[in-house]
Amino acid sequence: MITVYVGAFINPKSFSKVDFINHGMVSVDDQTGRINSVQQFESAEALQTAITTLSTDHKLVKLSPEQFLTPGFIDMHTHAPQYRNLGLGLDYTLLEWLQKVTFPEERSYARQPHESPSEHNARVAHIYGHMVRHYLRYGTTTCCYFGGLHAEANRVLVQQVVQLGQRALIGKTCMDCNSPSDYVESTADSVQATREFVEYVKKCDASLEIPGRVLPVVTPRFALTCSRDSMEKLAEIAISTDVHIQTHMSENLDEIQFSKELFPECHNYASIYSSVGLLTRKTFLAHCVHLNEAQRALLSNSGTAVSHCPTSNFALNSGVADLRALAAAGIPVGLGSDVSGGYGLSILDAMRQAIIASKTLHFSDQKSKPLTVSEAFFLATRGGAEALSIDVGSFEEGNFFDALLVDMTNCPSIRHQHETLEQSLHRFVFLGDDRWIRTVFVNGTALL
Ligand SMILES: Nc1nc2[nH]cnc2c(=O)[nH]1
Ligand SMILES: [Zn+2]
Repeated sequence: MITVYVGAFINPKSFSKVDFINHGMVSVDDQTGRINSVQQFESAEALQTAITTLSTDHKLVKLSPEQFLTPGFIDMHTHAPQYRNLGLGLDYTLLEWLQKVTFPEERSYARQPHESPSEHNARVAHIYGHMVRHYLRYGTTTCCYFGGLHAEANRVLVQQVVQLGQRALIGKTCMDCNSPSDYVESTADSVQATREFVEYVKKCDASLEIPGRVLPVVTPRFALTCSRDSMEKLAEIAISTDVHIQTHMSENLDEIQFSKELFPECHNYASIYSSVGLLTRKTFLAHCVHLNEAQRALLSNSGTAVSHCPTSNFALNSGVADLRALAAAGIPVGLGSDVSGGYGLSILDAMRQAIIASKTLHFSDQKSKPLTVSEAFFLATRGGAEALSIDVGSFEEGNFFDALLVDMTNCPSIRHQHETLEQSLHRFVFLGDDRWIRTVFVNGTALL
């Protein structure tokens, strides 16, 4: 069966270009979940004529004048076992926050002495099920999750994503040094558990009706909590199994200072990861707030991408990443919520914060141009998809239909009579929340 969506849609084309299509037609093959064709018409009449030529076995979905389609949002960086900590601990800065707030919470995903395996499973499934639904409700159709250290809880996360239909990249977090004695593992365990987790996720994905929706990610936490030996071995796993790599880099000045003490042989943070083989075309690094040109060149030359996490960078006082400098260096960039360094799941909010972050740079350097709404929208959609090399993020033939049906009926302002689609996008980005998102599609299936 082919489903044909008819009406207005917004299609990101590049960092500097978004297409606003008033009279469009997007055909989706329900079997593959992929877009068959994308057409645009000069007028409502021309669109109407095209509709009359469709064969009767097509299912037609006509959008109302208050509705438009956008690609689903892509969250390139978040932490599943920090979900319950949303909004907590944000008077701290990074290293103290990790020790006092974050590691204790992540540790609670171990099976407790009083719990049976099924009780533990049910407890974690309750939290992770809530979290995945919450992300979907806010329009995040693709989410890159850091799990925790505990294998069983990480498998539950995979099961929830499989069941609830989100597209996801999921990693088992690794840390084998400079960590609390009750939240650390041996190098051998980091490596073995990563191998097993990659295999587990690949197996779960292969059994999906449309495989390729749930992908494993090799996930060293960051250079401070991972030995050189472990990072080298994790990089080998990623190469030999052809999977993505995610980690953190250059988020906070104290973190950078500590990385210099741990790896005095390396010129800078990026060269630590480069020297252990962790910078690949499938690597994406969270934050990258404090980078110089040499580090940007290392990322760019290795094809490494960056997840920009402005909400977290403000909340933990980390600083402001120069998004434009990253993009100008040819580094693929997208957005991350970084829960719970970030206090919210919404990628709409991440867009707003990315725009505000760029304005703060502009205040101290007039030559640094603020991000536009269209650029922020690109980062949240096609930018993330390109950074992860996945077939989503825009309405193009062959892409999976991961999309949002936005309905402005609940727009809390008085709309102009002849409001343009571009103006509607601006309102959505600055005023929008979950109430504006009527339907969330992944692989052509309506999940909410
Ligand atoms: N924001 C953030 N930065 C980190 N660096 C290492 N671990 C973390 C984490 O959990 N959150
Ligand atoms: Zn993070």
